[in-house]
Amino acid sequence: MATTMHLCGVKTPCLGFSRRALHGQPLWFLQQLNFSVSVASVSALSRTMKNSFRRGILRVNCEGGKIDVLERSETKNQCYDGAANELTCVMKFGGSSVASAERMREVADLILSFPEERPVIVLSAMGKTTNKLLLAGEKAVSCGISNVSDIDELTFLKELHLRTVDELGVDRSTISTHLEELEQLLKGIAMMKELTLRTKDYLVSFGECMSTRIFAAYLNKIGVKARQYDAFDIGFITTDDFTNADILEATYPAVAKRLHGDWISDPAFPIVTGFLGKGWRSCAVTTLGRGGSDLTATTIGKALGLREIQVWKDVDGVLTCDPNIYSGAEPVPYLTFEEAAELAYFGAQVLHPQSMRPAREGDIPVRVKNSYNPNAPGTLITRARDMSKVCRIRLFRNKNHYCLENFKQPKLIHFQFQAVLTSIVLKRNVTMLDIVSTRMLGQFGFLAKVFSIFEDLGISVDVVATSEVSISLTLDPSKLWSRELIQQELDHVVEELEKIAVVNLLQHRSIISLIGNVQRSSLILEKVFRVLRTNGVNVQMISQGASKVNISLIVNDSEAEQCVRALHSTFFESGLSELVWECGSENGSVSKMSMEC
Ligand SMILES: Nc1ncnc2c1ncn2[C@@H]1O[C@H](COP(=O)(O)OP(=O)(O)O)[C@@H](O)[C@H]1O
Ligand SMILES: N[C@@H](CC(=O)OP(=O)(O)O)C(=O)O
Repeated sequence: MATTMHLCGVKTPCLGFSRRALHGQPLWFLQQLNFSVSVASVSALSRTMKNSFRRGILRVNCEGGKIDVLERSETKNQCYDGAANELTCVMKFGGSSVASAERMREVADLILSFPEERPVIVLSAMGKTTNKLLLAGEKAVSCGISNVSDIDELTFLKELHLRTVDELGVDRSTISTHLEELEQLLKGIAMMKELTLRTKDYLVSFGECMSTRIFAAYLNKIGVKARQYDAFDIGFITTDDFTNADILEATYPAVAKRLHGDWISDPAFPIVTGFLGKGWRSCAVTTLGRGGSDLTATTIGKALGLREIQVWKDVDGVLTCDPNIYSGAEPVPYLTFEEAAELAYFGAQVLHPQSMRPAREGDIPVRVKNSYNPNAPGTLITRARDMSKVCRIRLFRNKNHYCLENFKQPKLIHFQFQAVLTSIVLKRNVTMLDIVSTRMLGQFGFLAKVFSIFEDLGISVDVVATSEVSISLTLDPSKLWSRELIQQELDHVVEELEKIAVVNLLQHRSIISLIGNVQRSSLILEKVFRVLRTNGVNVQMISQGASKVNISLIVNDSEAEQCVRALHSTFFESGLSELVWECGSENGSVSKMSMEC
């Protein structure tokens, strides 16, 4: 009978599984199971399923026209039980989402397309404004005061912001003071002939200060009540580490008090500058590191205990790898906070490395969405990714076949797709140190001595592999040191280490991080080494962190992109995943099986 969904794959390995498997999509699984159904009906099946997914029910049309309803179970939206008129979520829009007047209009429409939400809106600077401001600052250092007005980047930024206010029909006075002050600041830099980290932060703050003012004015113009906030004025208290400041605990109650208080007394959508804070000692403007608006968003989410934090990007969510390395990268539907944090820390530009911390502490789901393609489901980041909830199907057993029809013994089967990997991340230009003790085996305290040197020099280490007498580790100079100091700092580190060890400094290395189910590390490593050997690449160091979601490999910079593409093809395009299923009668014994496929 054609309606039967034969689960022949239960006994025999299935071939040619689609990459959707990796993300635990029931759709994929049923397509695979349904291989006894014709190709035409498989695609009809997928369309029906896709639409049904949105409604929370999975209806399967099989060849014979019979319809079965499968129970769909996925991460449920948590129910917001705050007061009916309280702020509900954070919506953060990055530079690409607010790059022009047209994009700002689209973002406004997007926000208004969620009438049930009362969002706090966090904005980055328009487009590439931050880069342009930094470049303008560097030029100002050497161009002389009289030439500041002619700096190309300043002209560009003035035109961009004035054109945007004009096109949106808001008053130029919204930003004219900021544009004047920006030019004054650049003249000051030209006069001083120096650009300190503190001044850099003040300089780039103009980007967010202007984008939020323009957007708030536009919302008010179209009749949506909005109020602009500079983060440094509403309680974002940070360390004084200019260009890379950390948010201090005092921020949470202060921000909650201000935003909540204003909302209760006079409701208006808060439009908050991303990326910025106020140093607790200096009281000067600080920034949270490049891409820091994500962290602003999650901090607000935690401070107000909101239902969800949405970060709207220019890609369909977190992807299986950097789309600039491989354009076929696919969205990852679910991640845990831990996986997302590793991924961000190890170089995925899509999220700020620290941004998961407040969300994890507040247990607030983060949704990464595409402002250019709002209908794409995006990536949902939560505390746990319960793969067993992916697909639960009531099936009936007929000898060795399972089917949707009632033959004899009912069985409830839980299918889990234990995705082997969720994504591959590349961090370039890292420095590696091979440190070998000059003492004999059996000497204790070697590791402690090495790490105390790093502690004394205030240098943090990324990836480590050790034996009793040797350590290999990587450093990330771009994050830790100002550019001018790199070589000097490195020489100093080596000099200190050479007092106790033989040191080999290796530069231009890349860390390839494999984020996913590290419990399957044997399977992952078997595949990885096969791929790398085929590509003639030697791994120089390997490390599996305690987080259990990351395996890191060190290779030469020059080979890294080729490796990522080859690994992506193996893990995501040939459908490598592990299928685990449990079956048994509803009240009887349960047996568990698994299969690499
Ligand atoms: N694994 C990844 N998933 C998604 N995007 C990635 C990944 N790695 C790098 N990217 C890059 O990150 C960009 C989005 O991050 P970002 O530019 O900071 O967004 P926004 O400015 O909108 O906040 C994407 O356009 C993409 O080029
Ligand atoms: N404008 C800042 C902060 C930021 O978060 O930007 P974006 O969201 O566009 O990555 C930067 O460029 O770093």
